Amino acid sequence: MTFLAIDIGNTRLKWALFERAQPGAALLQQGAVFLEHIDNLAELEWARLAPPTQLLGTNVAGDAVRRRVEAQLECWDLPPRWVVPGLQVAGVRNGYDHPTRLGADRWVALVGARSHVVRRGAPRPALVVMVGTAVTVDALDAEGQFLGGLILPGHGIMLRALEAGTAGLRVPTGEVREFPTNTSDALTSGGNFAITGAIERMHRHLERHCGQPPLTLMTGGAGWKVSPALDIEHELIDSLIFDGLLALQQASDAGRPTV
Ligand SMILES: Nc1ncnc2c1ncn2[C@@H]1O[C@H](COP(=O)(O)OP(=O)(O)O)[C@@H](O)[C@H]1O
Ligand SMILES: CC(C)(COP(=O)(O)O)[C@@H](O)C(=O)NCCC(=O)O
Ligand SMILES: [K+]
Repeated sequence: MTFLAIDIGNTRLKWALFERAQPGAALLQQGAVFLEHIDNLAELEWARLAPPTQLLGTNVAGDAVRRRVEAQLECWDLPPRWVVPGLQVAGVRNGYDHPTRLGADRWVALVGARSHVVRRGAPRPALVVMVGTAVTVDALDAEGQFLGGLILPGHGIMLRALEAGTAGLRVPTGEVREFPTNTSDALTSGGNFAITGAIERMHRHLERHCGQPPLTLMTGGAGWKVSPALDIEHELIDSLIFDGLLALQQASDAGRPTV
């Protein structure tokens, strides 16, 4: 009963094969490919996998990308299932004005974060930070209510926007410094502090709202770049979306509809 979890972002597709669809299940294999290369998945990365028996994915990269991935999945007799954010699932309630318009990756990461909170004992709020193509900072209260969150450009998008919009900013990546004294360091530090500043701000909002500091969990391909500069106690959990997909699949197997 293996379970294939797929997370399609705007830059890369990440996948992980688990022994079963249960939080904490053994990870058998995983991989990540840039979207340019997804048309070779069946031929390359997935060619060596034993056919999975269950599949659940998130996609925020649009319908054309989804169809390309579905074409690759035809190598197995496995109908694709994609998460659509709903009103409530696996202990999380969706506070978005239009619940289905919330990014599926954000919804699933919230479910993953909630499962971490619950597993650790006393209920507490959670701040869920994803550093991918874009950065999202989402607030979950101690009861599992999604209060809302921020979307901001990721570091690459910030730099490209500055390059495109100015005459004099075409410089290689620099270092993060408190008082940058050259253009490269100024750009790198500006982007980094824009992101960490937003996280710290949202952390403050959530602590004030709930009267308790949140468990702060960070994930995403560029999380390791942001983590060292974040002055808040937090944990990097690369698998947060997969943890959410495992919890959702388990809920679905138990007869609680999720997609
Ligand atoms: N191997 C890598 N080395 C350095 N940075 C990476 C690597 N992979 C991803 N990144 C960074 O992570 C970002 C993409 O992360 P990812 O979580 O895959 O995004 P998305 O979910 O939006 O596709 C890239 O913009 C890049 O900054
Ligand atoms: C905010 C996002 C672009 C993040 O995408 P990513 O960085 O993971 O590629 C994605 O979650 C999305 O398209 N969301 C839909 C809009 C929303 O959440 O309000
Ligand atoms: K993502």
